Amino acid sequence: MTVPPEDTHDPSTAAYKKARRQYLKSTRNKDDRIEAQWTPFRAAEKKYKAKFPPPDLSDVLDLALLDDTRSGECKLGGWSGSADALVFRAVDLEEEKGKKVYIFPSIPGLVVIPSFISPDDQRTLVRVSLRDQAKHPNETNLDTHYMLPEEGLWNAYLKARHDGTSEESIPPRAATSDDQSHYIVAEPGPRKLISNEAASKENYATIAAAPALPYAPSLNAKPMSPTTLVPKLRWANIGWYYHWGSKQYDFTRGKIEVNHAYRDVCRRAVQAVPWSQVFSQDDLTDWGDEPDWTTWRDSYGIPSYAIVLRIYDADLDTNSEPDAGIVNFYQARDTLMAHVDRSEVCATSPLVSISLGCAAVFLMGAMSRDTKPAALLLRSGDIVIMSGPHCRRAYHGVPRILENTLPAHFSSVAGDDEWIPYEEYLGTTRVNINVRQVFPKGFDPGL
Ligand SMILES: O=C(O)CCC(=O)C(=O)O
Ligand SMILES: [Fe+2]
Repeated sequence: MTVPPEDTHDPSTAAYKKARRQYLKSTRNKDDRIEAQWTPFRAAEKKYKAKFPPPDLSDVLDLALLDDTRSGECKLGGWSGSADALVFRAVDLEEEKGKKVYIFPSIPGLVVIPSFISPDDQRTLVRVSLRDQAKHPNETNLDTHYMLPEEGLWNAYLKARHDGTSEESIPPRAATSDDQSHYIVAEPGPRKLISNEAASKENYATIAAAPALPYAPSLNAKPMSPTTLVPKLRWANIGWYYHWGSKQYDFTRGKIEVNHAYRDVCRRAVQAVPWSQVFSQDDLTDWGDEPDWTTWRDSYGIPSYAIVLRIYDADLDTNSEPDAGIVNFYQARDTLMAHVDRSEVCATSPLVSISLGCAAVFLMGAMSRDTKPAALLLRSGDIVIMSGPHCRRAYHGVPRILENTLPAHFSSVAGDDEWIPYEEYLGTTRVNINVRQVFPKGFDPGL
């Protein structure tokens, strides 16, 4: 497993000197005219991505600084932001006393609930993500190129660790050059962000009927051990199958139920937000047929069968079901470029994003890259909700995973040897569980 990178904040360390040498070499022929053309979003990405000098985070809102119980976390790796980098309003959570939800007047629909998930639940979500989610029938980035074992990559890795025997190689998919014409040829590495048309009720039928070529298996992939492949895991699909090549959902492959651990956290978070403080009755523009935020508290995440059987106390005919998403596994140098999640027909329902493991800088912009994005420091256990017509279709991205920021509650859990591989993996990893709803409440996709 990868060793955590050394801290580059301290000029006396070898890591600092090496980063400085690399920086001077790479900027020798720098062309300022290129920088002048960057959009404000691109400029922010470049700023936070920089390895040397380590970026100044004084413009990054770090809500953990407002919580005394997190002071240890805020020192990790020498990374801490600022408690007043953005104008916000703090409101008490409806269900969970003592916790606060943060709302931003400049970004309607963005909601942050710091430290919403308990350390125990954080560990459970990490286990579920590696052990259960990153495996068949859910697609991962590695499935294109490798015949992953039925038990899943992580479980094969754990077995090899436990048995101490030499690991069985995972074979590449047998590909021939002839195959390449039947596929989209993908570069290995992080997911590619292709611009697509925003889905809507009106164009849903056309988009759903469009053929989608699968990605081509690499011709160069060599057999690899689970230990070598685990750090190359980048994403695992949740729910409806999503086709990354065309940036469309492929409904013909059926729907896989969203893991209950994910659904429960998302539902708890959406129910805890005082939505009438986030949206006002006066601002009903761009909501489509009706502003549905008034119904989220009662209807979000209630399983359909509970409504059919009328075993839920609210008077509901339909629910808002979180039914799709992705688990992102970021290694220390990974980034997620500015993008808009616009493949969901429902453009308002809460998208719930859960941060686990190492901390990250998250950029939240507006409908174009020309608006300077707000920067937030997201730490393990924090929840971000993107909701409403503006926030759900706004540019956002993750330009930086902050090295050496794994909180202490992931370190050697007393008496739990089974946890050790997770702890090692998380030392250089951030896990993000990103759950959405494809169809608006009451919409019949005809599937
Ligand atoms: O990692 C994050 O915090 C955001 C991920 C994201 O935006 C996405 O998966 O679409
Ligand atoms: Fe996104």
